[in-house]
Amino acid sequence: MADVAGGLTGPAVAADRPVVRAEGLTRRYGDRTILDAVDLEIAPGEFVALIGRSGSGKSTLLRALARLDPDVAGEGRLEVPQNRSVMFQDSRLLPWARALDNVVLGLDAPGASARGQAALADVGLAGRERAWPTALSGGEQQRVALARSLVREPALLLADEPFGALDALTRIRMHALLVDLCARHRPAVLLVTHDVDEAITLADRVLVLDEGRIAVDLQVGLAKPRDLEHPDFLTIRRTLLQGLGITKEDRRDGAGTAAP
Ligand SMILES: Nc1ncnc2c1ncn2[C@@H]1O[C@H](COP(=O)(O)OP(=O)(O)OP(=O)(O)O)[C@@H](O)[C@H]1O
Repeated sequence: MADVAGGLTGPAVAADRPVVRAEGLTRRYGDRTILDAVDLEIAPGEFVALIGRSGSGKSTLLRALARLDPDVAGEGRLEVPQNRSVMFQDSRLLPWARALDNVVLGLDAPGASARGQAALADVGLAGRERAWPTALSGGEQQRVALARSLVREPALLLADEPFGALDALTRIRMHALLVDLCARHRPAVLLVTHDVDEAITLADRVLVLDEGRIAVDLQVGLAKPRDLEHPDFLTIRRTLLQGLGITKEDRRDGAGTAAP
């Protein structure tokens, strides 16, 4: 967020220590093993996208990292920062609170209101502080949710399909906004997405979850903003689609670049 009201600082984490360190994370539902001893490290400021087939356990892993799932084995060895934010596809705003109040609710910090205003300005909603959620479009509501996530200057942002319900144009705008905000605030990010192109557009590193394990761990290494037509982009896309088990025939059948 912009430097206001005494200045906002970046996330307080040591630069050389991983922000996330998971070792042997395991989650079973009955006799089904959804996460099978997953190891994962995320560095400060690193943007990681997590893709995988439907039902592969992406949300399960995200919930485990958010410490929202008490039944995960290996949680004792899980290190995640206290200062983390979670954002979902349907990040409902509180209907009885105006936009600014939604952003700063629970934010117990000096200058909270000014920080909230700056956060709303950052997501392009200056002047909409007093709007009720019902008066905001779906994209605007997600922008308020993004402001709410980032106003706390989290060391870690966990986002589960945050753009899944948005139309294509709004999605592209949100991508640009997120890239810009992450470059400025440098939270580590774990983004769950179905969309391979979204993953490559946004992330420094893309993981493919398959059979309870991280089957592919790929550094993207392309300058931002990324060009979807660039040959290196296409090579990475091909590798990831292979990792997802999507064949050329599947794509001809209309599977596109979204994971099935
Ligand atoms: N509470 C639950 N009880 C039983 N099974 C569950 C429960 N929650 C999730 N699962 C199962 O765990 C598996 C992984 O679910 P999860 O939501 O993590 O997948 P996902 O990769 O995020 O899927 P999608 O991309 O479709 O959202 C699924 O097969 C799901 O049915």
